[in-house]
Amino acid sequence: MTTLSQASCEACRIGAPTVSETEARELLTQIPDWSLIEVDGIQQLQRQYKFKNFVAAMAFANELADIAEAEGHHPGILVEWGKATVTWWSHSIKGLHRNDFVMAAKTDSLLGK
Ligand SMILES: C[C@H](O)[C@H](O)[C@H]1CNC2=NC(N)=NC(=O)C2=N1
Repeated sequence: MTTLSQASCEACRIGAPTVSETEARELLTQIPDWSLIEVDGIQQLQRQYKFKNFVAAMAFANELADIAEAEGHHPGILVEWGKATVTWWSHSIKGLHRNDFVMAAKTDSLLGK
């Protein structure tokens, strides 16, 4: 089985289906540190990472920006002193696509966890 973190994002156009509840639960088992949240009726994946200071959190955010650009899929990132909160969802379909799970796994891989 290809691990999520090694997969690439596939084209996700307006009208593509969001992942089913069953599929979301199955994919979540591969990224157990992420939470499924709902914001304004939109399902999202969220995880908070801890760092030693603001600069380290910013460096992580910049590395994440690079992989987001490479994949053409972009997260919400909130950088604060000693932490970064990352949120993934697919704007084009107002919900979760498999791409979001792939990107969450890649985000974990940045830190080797
Ligand atoms: C034109 C461009 O590829 C799209 O707007 C991309 C950019 N990055 C994106 N990122 C996310 N998270 N969702 C999207 O729907 C999305 N769309």
